[in-house]
Amino acid sequence: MMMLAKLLHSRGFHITFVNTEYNHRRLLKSRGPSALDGLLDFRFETIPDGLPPSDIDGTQDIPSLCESTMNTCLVPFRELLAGLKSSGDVPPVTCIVSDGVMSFTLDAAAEIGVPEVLFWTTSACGFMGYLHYRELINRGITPLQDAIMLKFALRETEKASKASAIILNTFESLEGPVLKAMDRILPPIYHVGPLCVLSQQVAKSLQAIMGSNLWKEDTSCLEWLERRKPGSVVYVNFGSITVMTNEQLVEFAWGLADSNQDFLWIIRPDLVKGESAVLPEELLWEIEDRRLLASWCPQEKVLGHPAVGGFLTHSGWNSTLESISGGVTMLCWPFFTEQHINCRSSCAEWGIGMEIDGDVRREEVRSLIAELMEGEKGKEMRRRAREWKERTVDATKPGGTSSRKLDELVRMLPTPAAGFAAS
Ligand SMILES: O=c1ccn([C@@H]2O[C@H](COP(=O)(O)OP(=O)(O)O[C@H]3O[C@H](CO)[C@@H](O)[C@H](O)[C@H]3O)[C@@H](O)[C@H]2O)c(=O)[nH]1
Repeated sequence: MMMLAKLLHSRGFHITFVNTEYNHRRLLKSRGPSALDGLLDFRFETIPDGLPPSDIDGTQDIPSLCESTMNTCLVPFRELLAGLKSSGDVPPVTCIVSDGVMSFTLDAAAEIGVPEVLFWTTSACGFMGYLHYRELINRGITPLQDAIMLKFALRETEKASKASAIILNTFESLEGPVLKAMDRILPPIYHVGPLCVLSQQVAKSLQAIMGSNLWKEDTSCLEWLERRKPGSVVYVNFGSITVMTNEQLVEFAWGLADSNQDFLWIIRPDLVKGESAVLPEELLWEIEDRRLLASWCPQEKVLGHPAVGGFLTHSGWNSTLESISGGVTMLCWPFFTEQHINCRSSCAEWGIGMEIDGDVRREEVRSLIAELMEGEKGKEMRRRAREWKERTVDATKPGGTSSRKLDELVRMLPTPAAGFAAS
């Protein structure tokens, strides 16, 4: 969302970026107290998420957060818009660009009479999956294990048809058939991905400020990578929400240790469910020279580093796209949401991934890493990954499919001269 906001800013829009109070505090903690001072024409505002106050430095409980934003956020968002209107020191709001899972903003946009564009940050195929939940229920094949999330996904996706347009972080040659199928059932789709590549069009000075890492980045891993041979390091990161048991963590650790490859492993403070991650002492000794452990890193830079030869990932969409953009092959261990779909696409459609069983075992981790880094299949996957990387460049260069879509989006939005986008 931050990358998209910066792209719109560089096309002349005044931006008001709306965070939840909780995330705003965490951004200030991880990036420093002046990190969100913004610019005169790129400002930050906050609304409460409706959950009880907490100063825990970790990801909130997702079902509780979804229910809370769905039921409580419209009122403070409406008040925020009214406050902006009366403040007089910002241009009038001419468009709302909102996260797809914040569909309460559609009601606010309708009330003040401006268009709203929804940005679904999932893969196109994952979003298409959500759009079919109703059909699964109708056919009686939904197990209904988590009624809150099912209700949430249904409501948010069904409201998507009320938006003026939908933005997706994908590109035509990657997900063409799904995008085509969506054209028939949804408002106009603007596929402007990978945003991590397209946003390189933004001025370097703006790229460098106002980041969105919720934990403090440890940049020493880049120096560590500098001392490693090209393509020799396995990079391990499960994104910002995935949790696992300590037994699973230990299986991954022994699998990595037994693979004899160097590895960089990001272990978030809240990665292990309800406890701290504990790795056996003897294992830590065994791998001492070959590993770097950290709690958060500048992932895009890591995936762009020549030393990285493979990525063990949870198949979150941003991680998948960043891996594709870096030309890096993947071992996929999907956890929830549309990650299973992304994993399937990486493995079966794009030929750049291999899946690890949900019930992870050290032997499988070891043998898949060996195949990925040294086997024939790994070699073929690297060839495909190089091709996909080139396609990300094609899509985002001037005249490329994603660049053209961004141009069209900017033309469709109310004029930048008086424009103002809130996300
Ligand atoms: O040490 C780290 C770890 C992650 N990241 C960044 O954090 C983002 C993680 O995003 P993603 O890979 O999409 O994972 P999640 O945070 O788990 O994403 C959630 O949201 C995605 C859509 O936006 C969905 O695809 C996922 O299923 C859902 O879990 C990426 O941009 C990473 O570069 C870092 O910068 N440093």
